[in-house]
Amino acid sequence: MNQEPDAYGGPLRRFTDPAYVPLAASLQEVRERIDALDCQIVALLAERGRYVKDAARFKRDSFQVSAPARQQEVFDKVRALAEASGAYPEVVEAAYRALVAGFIAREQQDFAAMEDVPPEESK
Ligand SMILES: C=C(O[C@@H]1C=C(C(=O)O)C=C[C@H]1O)C(=O)O
Repeated sequence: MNQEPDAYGGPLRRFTDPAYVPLAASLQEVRERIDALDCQIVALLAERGRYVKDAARFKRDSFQVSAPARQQEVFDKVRALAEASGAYPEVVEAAYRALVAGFIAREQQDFAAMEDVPPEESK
């Protein structure tokens, strides 16, 4: 029978590495820490999204919105950052691949709703 874990119970498993230092006293506390981090992550994603929207102002067409070389640069950069900071690189890269795909879809919509800057103003 499948049953959700008891968030308030004590540990049922332990790591065999003697150097492992537990971070929380209960699953409930773990989840509260995760919820607080999600709050910060979503706020940062909102800020990132505003910059992605602004990027559309500097682009000429749909290929430039997609900018595949820049995408690759971002994936390589976040993977390296993950490795350097102890995050799981494959998780970070997969998350960014999904995030950037979503941001590009929104940027494509924003781009389609924009108008060209007249040549005399785009110096
Ligand atoms: C923000 C840009 O537009 C798009 C979104 C990107 C992103 O979310 O990091 C990267 C490249 C583009 O696909 C950009 O060109 O820099």
